[in-house]
Amino acid sequence: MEKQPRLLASQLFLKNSVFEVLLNGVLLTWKEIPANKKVVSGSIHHPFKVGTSHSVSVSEILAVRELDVGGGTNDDGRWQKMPQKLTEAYPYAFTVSYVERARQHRWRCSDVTFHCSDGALRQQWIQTIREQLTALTSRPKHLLVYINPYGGKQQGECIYEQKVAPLFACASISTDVIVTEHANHARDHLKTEAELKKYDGVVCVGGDGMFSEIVHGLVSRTQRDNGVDQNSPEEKLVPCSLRIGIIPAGSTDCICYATVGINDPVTSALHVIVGDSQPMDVCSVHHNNTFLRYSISLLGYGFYGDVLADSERKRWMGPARYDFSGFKTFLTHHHYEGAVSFLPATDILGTPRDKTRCRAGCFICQHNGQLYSGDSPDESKTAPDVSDREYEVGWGVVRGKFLAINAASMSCACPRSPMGLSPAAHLADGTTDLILVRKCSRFNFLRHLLRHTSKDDQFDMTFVEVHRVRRFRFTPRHCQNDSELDLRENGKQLFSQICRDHPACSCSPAYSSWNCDGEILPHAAIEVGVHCQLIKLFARGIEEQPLFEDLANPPCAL
Ligand SMILES: Nc1ncnc2c1ncn2[C@@H]1O[C@H](COP(=O)(O)OP(=O)(O)OP(=O)(O)O)[C@@H](O)[C@H]1O
Ligand SMILES: CCCCCCCCCCCCC/C=C/[C@@H](O)[C@H](CO)NC(=O)CCCCC
Ligand SMILES: [Ca+2]
Repeated sequence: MEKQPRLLASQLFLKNSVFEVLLNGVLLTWKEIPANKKVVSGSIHHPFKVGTSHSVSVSEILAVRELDVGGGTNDDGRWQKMPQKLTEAYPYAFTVSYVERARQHRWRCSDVTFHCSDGALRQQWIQTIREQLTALTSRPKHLLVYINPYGGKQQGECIYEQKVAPLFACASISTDVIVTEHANHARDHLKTEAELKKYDGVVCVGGDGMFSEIVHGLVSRTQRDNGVDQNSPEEKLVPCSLRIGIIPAGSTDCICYATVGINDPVTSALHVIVGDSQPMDVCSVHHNNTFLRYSISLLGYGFYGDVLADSERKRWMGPARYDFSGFKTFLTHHHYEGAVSFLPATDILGTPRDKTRCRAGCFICQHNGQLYSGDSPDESKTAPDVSDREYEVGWGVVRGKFLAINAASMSCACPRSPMGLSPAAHLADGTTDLILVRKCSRFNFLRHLLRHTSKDDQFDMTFVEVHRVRRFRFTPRHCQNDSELDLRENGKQLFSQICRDHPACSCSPAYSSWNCDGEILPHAAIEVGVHCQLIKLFARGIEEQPLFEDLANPPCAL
């Protein structure tokens, strides 16, 4: 039989007032007792003064600790200044650390200290709160942490030591920390060496590229342990059991931003501590039956591929490299020819033009997740060869000249674009939004780009179309033979050939490259499938904002 949570109610002192403090297994509530009703005296109160009430969900309590009133410090060694009168009359105190919501989805750690005159009563409170915290089985106890010291503004180690490690310590989470020494260090360690059984989760300190390393390490390890061949595009992949936490310290931080609502290290650390869980879709990318990479946020050919290719040469600029290369790529205005075939997700809830957004506890993700969790991403239909099976049942084909071909498996919201590339995309619905931007004037393309920074609909333009799909395939026009096409070699050769043939023309190169979550793919011809809810993050999705933000955690009038 399940143990009933213990109910505890006492009158305790807090900041010179008496509070009725209640713990019921779900909530910890403290409510000021109006002075005329107090059974204990100690402070001056107007009898009709309105008291305040606070509630904290037990699931959002980080820790409780004894406060050594006499010594003036708590067991963290932090100095506590208390009124002498209170110290003398109520020498037994304990501090509860809990999550408090601040502006723009930020979470902060707050402390509240209660005082009482009885040591046994204090022990009872501490013990009961600890029991209730121990009963929260989704909380991690032991974490493996990878820090990229070179991500973003190169602040990874400092952010972890100063902002995150103290919070993990406060919540009694133990960690094994690895500061990476080279690119793919974390991926390869996870793939082959890490003793994963020891941990309840993996945390990365860095940007989207670092997160991608963790995903590749964990997904590959899970497939290998389960005998699944990643090279087969039709294979159903086995979901990873360990959750991943992201402490943002990168340049774009779009995964963190779109799953938490802000790129803030303290907020992310608190989501890890409370043991949140957010499933996420992962796209597998193949070329000619060979596995290339996984993508969680953006797969972009044309504009975003070119921005990335250019910006990689300017890493020394830090996050500003994307603005510089973005502007330069916009001016070059290259378009690329090819054919996109795709399998629309027809049986699901939601469309890319919806006004509703994927938020914490998203019903659409739950519904579509159940629909897709049992079957393989291909739905037993293989991708048609666009050259001769154009009208394959269920598949659509679009040919033409494109400025950009983007697949957003989630909104891709980030500080640059708070609504994202596809504002109505879902984190865990088993689909990706395929956005095709056809060749148009620079002016129109600029209008389209600018709409990513406002609430205007970037898809409401004649040269843009968007499809919610389960699979897609891209074949560049100049690709004679998919298996032969290697961008690094053939693409460059072909481009230089075209430009030699037409020296005065401002023609576009034959190939762009795919930007796969910030990594360049070596092939232009790719096949993509969405794997519904393959991984889980220590996050809960973006919480709905309260109507009036200032009242996010209001003191209720009694
Ligand atoms: N010790 C290291 N030395 C060099 N490169 C590293 C090291 N550790 C990780 N990396 C690589 O650095 C790349 C960039 O890291 P990261 O994603 O953390 O920052 P970013 O690129 O600035 O941010 P974003 O990906 O959000 O744009 C990653 O692809 C990762 O593989
Ligand atoms: C003239 C004003 C134009 C404003 C246009 C703003 C549009 C911004 C959309 C941003 C979409 C970001 C998608 C995220 C991609 C990440 O997986 C990847 C790795 O971090 N970042 C980039 O490729 C970095 C890509 C940076 C692109 C600018
Ligand atoms: Ca999705």
